[in-house]
Amino acid sequence: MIILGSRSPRRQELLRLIVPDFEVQPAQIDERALPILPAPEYVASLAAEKGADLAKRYPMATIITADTMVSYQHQLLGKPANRQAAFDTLHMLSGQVHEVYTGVQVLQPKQPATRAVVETKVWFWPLTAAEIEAYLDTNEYRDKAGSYGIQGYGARLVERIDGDFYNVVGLPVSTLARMLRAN
Ligand SMILES: Cc1cn([C@H]2C[C@H](O)[C@@H](COP(=O)(O)OP(=O)(O)OP(=O)(O)O)O2)c(=O)[nH]c1=O
Repeated sequence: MIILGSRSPRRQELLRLIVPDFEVQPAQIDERALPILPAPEYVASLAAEKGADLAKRYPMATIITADTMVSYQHQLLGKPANRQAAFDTLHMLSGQVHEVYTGVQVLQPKQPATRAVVETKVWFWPLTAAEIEAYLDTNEYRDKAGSYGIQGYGARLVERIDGDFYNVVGLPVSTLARMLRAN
């Protein structure tokens, strides 16, 4: 049995591209309990924490977990607390390049975990305040690391990327496919 330890509908959709059959069981962890770490280490340890929580409940399963963070000049940008925080984040990212990191882990019974952290660089167009407000009106910023979704209306904020598009959405599909193949 394969379990995706995520409540994110985007991760469920992306995993379906490479795994035909799996169950969804969100992990229950307190993200605030984690120490402040650089983004790559942070997403790796979050993916590990989520996996460890599920392994306690499903010791016989293959467990896939992930976490996504946006990093701008070494500042970690998670989900915005409210619209104002989302505005401030998008204003800061306007005309700049930032990094999106997703940590992904595969845990199998009686085997060491395999883990990867994948980086995608994202260049934003210079955005006017009116453009940012118009984007916030879509409500898409809610529940998204970095306050945008590249797969939706957020596509218009992005000039270009370097790396895996799916990694920005929340799951580095091609890296994960290789991890599963190696297992
Ligand atoms: C930057 C960006 C983030 N995101 C999303 C992906 C993640 O779902 C979310 C980051 O939050 P996460 O904490 O990684 O994941 P989650 O809380 O949604 O789900 P779970 O912890 O149960 O696995 O931001 C997009 O959908 N598009 C984007 O362009």
